[in-house]
Amino acid sequence: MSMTTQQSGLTIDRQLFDFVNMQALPGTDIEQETFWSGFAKLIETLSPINKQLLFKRDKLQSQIDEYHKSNPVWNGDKYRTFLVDIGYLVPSPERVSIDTDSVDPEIASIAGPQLVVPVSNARFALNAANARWGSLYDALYGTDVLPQEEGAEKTQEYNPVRGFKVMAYARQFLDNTFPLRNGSHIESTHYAVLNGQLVVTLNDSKQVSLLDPQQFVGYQGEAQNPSSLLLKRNGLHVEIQIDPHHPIGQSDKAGISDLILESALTTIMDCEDSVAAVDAQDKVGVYTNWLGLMTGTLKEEFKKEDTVITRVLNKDKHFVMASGKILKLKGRSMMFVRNVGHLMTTPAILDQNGEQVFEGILDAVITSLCALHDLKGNSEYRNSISKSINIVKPKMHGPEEVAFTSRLFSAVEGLLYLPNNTIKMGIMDEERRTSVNLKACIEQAKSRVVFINTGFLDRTGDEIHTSMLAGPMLPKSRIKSQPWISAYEKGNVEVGLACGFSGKAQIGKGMWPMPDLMALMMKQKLAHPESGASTAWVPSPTAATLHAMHYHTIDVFQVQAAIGQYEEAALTDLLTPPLLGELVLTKEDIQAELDNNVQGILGYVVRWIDQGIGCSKVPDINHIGLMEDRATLRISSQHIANWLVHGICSPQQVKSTFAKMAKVVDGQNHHDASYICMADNEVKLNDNLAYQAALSLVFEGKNQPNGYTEPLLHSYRLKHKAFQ
Ligand SMILES: CC(=O)SCCNC(=O)CCNC(=O)[C@H](O)C(C)(C)COP(=O)(O)OP(=O)(O)OC[C@H]1O[C@@H](n2cnc3c(N)ncnc32)[C@H](O)[C@@H]1OP(=O)(O)O
Ligand SMILES: O=CC(=O)O
Ligand SMILES: [Mg+2]
Repeated sequence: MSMTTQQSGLTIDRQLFDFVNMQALPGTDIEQETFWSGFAKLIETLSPINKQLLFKRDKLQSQIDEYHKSNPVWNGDKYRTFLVDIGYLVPSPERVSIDTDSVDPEIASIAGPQLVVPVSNARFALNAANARWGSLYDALYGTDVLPQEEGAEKTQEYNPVRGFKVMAYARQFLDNTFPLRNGSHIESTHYAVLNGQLVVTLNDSKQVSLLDPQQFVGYQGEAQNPSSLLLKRNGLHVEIQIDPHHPIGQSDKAGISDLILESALTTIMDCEDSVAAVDAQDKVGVYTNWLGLMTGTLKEEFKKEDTVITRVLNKDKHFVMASGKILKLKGRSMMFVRNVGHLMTTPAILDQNGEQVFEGILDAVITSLCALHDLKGNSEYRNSISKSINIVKPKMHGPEEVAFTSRLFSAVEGLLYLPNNTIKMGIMDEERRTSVNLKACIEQAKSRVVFINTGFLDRTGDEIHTSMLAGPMLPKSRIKSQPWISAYEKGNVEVGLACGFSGKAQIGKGMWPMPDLMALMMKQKLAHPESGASTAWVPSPTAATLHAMHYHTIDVFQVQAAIGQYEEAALTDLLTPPLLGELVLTKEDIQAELDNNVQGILGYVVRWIDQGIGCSKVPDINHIGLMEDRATLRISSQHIANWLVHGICSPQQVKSTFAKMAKVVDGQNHHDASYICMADNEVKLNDNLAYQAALSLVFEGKNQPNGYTEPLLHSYRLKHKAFQ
């Protein structure tokens, strides 16, 4: 620990202490003395319970390991009975009906994309907050949604041929989303507002209105020649921007220069799996950005293509409505904050016994304290219009852990003088013990819960770890198509609906982890709203704008109304691990799987340990850039650990794959001046901390708590920082 201070029996890192006293507390009407003594009490009361919960996780895992050792042949019924006996599977409550109060409309009643961003990166975080509105033209021009056909390539200089394809796509979108009574937007030459209605002039000079005139909401500029028109479908807005003098508008018959789509309705400011925060210094960095978002003062200056850009939060938007009244729309995404889970402790504060405090407890207190500025109106902007603090809690195992989070939030409300249930809970359904007991979990947070979300990446990691000794797992790509995952995804929606989520709380789906494959995303992610999910995760603002189109196509609330009851039979599938079984893998299959996993592990870990970057785009062996974070690392490392346990590959084979792939990863990073090569020579390679961390994640993977990567990542990153 660096410089510390003693307060109320706690030993607090000076940077954190100063941040709280000088930046977070002022403006909240809470005295320093009261805060620190209340915080100390909270730690004293809750830490032993947190410890007990972790002890139970370990106990259950060792019982499951023992079961598999004594029952090498899979027997679903016996296994299920065993899980009931050890208290892993608990009775499902008959009826649960959530009654969460003061839920923000972006969560409760509008369906749309959810963006996730590492809050440690101010440039990205501001960009994400501003991603409530995104340019469809930019999203189409810059991605593979439009193929790079000859002549229509994406070029540095604006390519008008590609530009025309963008315009054509956008006109088609308008036709599909806001059809005209007669004719098509493709033929439009002028848009105007007459008597409070949108009137579109077509090529043949005919004037037509919208098939559903209610879709027109408002405009900016002159009614006869508006600069912007606001339309709405399924609760989501689209702005048609018109500027005949704009370089793009000039080449459009109606002067349309862009379509701005309401995109990231909500954003998760992530303190967890996409950030690398291992000590007080890092935690203060993360909290400073979150505080800046809540006070509206966060600002980032950076250089892009020789231009200095200053990024701040966007202001609200104003339109004249048909009635002549002014409509104000939020310029920013509604921000959640994701805290860390219950596992890790932090050196930022030592408790009364000199032990590190649980990081999840620290996060709950400090991120809520920062959000208090939003509730108190200390910002020019408003994040939660319902005066709630929306916290996403990841990696909880079962109902007791949800109950503990609720208790923690209650204690934080006491500390910050907030009304009960001000702090809302987003439950990540991403650990197996939560999926199989989901209804009971929701019951424990029935007055706080604002979302359930299938974090299928962590969930896959936990699937592998929990059944580590049941047998070797299928290759990673095949795990995705096994019955357990469809039972999990479907069950999550059905249980959420059975608990009354529709119109009250989000049912969310997981991340699109291939940030460059937007055409594929457009094909596949439609399935999320089609399945009844009111939101789904996207990795970037561009992806948010594109995915938003899916929610115009599908009315999620209508889909939800038609979804049936959760079927108990699905539990059998949910409990059946994705084992290799009779499938025989060739030597080549095995090596390809190892190459792919090791490349991903090394590519991610080297940036985590050496540069403190918690989320990276790393190419797989087919050169597709994949979003890697701690959850994807958990899958890859647990997968190899599992194959080692069952002799599918040998330790030597794994080691030589690592050595081979270190060179590949070095090559992939050659453009990065701050990158430290791992594989210049063998001695250097074995001394390299990032390389050692990557090896440990695999070779010690079997014994990591629930297969998590945090303990090893933190420990190696701290070693790296100590050398700097
Ligand atoms: C399992 C889970 O827990 S998933 C949740 C955790 N994962 C995440 O949060 C993913 C967040 N996404 C990211 O961090 C990034 O998109 C990555 C790492 C995947 C790719 O990053 P890069 O390679 O830098 O992206 P790329 O070069 O294509 O784009 C960078 C631009 O996009 C923006 N951008 C990219 N991702 C985001 C984002 N999530 N939010 C806001 N802006 C973003 C950047 O601000 C930058 O634009 P700028 O130059 O105007 O600032
Ligand atoms: O947090 C998300 C996940 O998939 O894990
Ligand atoms: Mg996760």
